[in-house]
Amino acid sequence: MTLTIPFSNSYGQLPPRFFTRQAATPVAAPELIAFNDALADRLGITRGADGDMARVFSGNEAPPGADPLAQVYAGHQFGGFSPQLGDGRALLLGEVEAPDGTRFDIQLKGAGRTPYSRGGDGRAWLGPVLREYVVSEAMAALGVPTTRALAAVATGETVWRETALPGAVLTRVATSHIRVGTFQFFAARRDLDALKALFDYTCARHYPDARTPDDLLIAVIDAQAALVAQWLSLGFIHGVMNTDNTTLSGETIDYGPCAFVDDYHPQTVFSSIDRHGRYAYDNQANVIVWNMAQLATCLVPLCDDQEATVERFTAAVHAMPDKIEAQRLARFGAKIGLSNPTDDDRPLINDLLDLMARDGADFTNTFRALAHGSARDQLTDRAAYDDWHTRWQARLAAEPDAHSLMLRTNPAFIPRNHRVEEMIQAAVAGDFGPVHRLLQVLSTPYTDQPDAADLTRPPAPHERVQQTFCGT
Ligand SMILES: Nc1ncnc2c1ncn2[C@@H]1O[C@H](COP(=O)(O)OP(=O)(O)OP(=O)(O)O)[C@@H](O)[C@H]1O
Ligand SMILES: [Mg+2]
Repeated sequence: MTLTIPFSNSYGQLPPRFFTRQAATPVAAPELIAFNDALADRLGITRGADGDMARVFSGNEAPPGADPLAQVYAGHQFGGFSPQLGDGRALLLGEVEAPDGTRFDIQLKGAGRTPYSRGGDGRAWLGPVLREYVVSEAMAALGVPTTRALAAVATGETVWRETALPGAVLTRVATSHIRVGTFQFFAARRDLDALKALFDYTCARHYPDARTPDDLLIAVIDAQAALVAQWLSLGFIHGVMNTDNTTLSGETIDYGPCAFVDDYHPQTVFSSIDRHGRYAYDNQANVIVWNMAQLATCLVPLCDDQEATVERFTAAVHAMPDKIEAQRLARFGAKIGLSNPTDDDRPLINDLLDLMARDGADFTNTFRALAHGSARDQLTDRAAYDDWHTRWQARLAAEPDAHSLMLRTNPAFIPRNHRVEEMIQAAVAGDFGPVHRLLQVLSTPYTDQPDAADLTRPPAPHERVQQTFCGT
């Protein structure tokens, strides 16, 4: 069987200033680490021999129909605007139309330098490639909109990140790689023709019912409000919510310094470069609103009456916090077994979170234990828990399906940071067993798996990952 990817490319038909055609830089000794058969099936891709796949997914061989290109974009990074970014180490190999009609980008991340590399080497090392592979696949299994991972290949080359590290390439799949920063690139240049082309392309690809910039803005705001509420409900911290890492599709993208909260504290920050906590757990709802304001700004020139447009867009952005809050209420309500939570249920949810924060309770295990009737064991302030439990039980009397709802919304398994770090260390030493085990267990995160009980254990003090950002 030979690897076949049924390419059907569209981004390359956009005006030339949207991208630079660019071949991948070959690597010394590509070796396949992982290939996602379930995702390949979904995309209509046929698996080939490992050696063929290693050559294609390292960039050493362009498969028939590929049209490799680096996409240009701009972006606010930690609040400061960079007018010129773009794929500095990624290449869009091409797109496929899946059997169900959905269009997907197939992208190589770490495939060598491009005109947008600035000072960078165009490469990725094994650690972040495996982190992105495992965490993005875990997010998909948890039900979160996200880019996916199709393959990981070791390059046989060394990458320098303060020290010598093994290189790798990730093959990423996304419904598109259009970012808020893609709109910002053209808006900053007052390139109205390009903005219009990008607007049309984005609507056609993601929101076929959208007719006007208002429609698109509201559709993206809704998708991002739902996404961020879902992150919050799982204790997920993205870590680098720059506007170039915020998609128009509403998929999670860029798993650089991301992590899941262990002991719950709303101000948790993981990235060592996030010195002021801009992207802390509980600031993510604020940041996404700010990012949507940047998108709104880009869309204004597409409308006629600019003053009236600014007023409408401002209203749309101002409506976003309530949308996030409504989604958050639905998500957290379900986590405590409420099928239709109302404003009256907010104190019940928030009091539990406050108690968990005071107690430093493990976020994932405490919620899972609610479903199993053992949450009391997760907390040290038992008296406070007992008070809460009494109120909760009274409310649950009206919820016959609470148990199954909680089992469906409170995962037993998340990719815990210390396990991800442990997996990376093993892989660097040549043992890929933990990668495959994590992928296997995390593919059904809502199912108790007694054989994998070790993966539910919170980190011991010496295992805690303080900084997950060590150069990607
Ligand atoms: N090693 C590198 N070489 C060249 N460019 C890089 C490198 N690392 C990051 N960049 C570029 O720096 C910018 C910001 O990096 P960031 O970490 O947000 O993205 P990334 O993780 O490379 O990619 P993505 O957002 O596509 O997941 C992007 O334009 C990215 O392409
Ligand atoms: Mg990025």
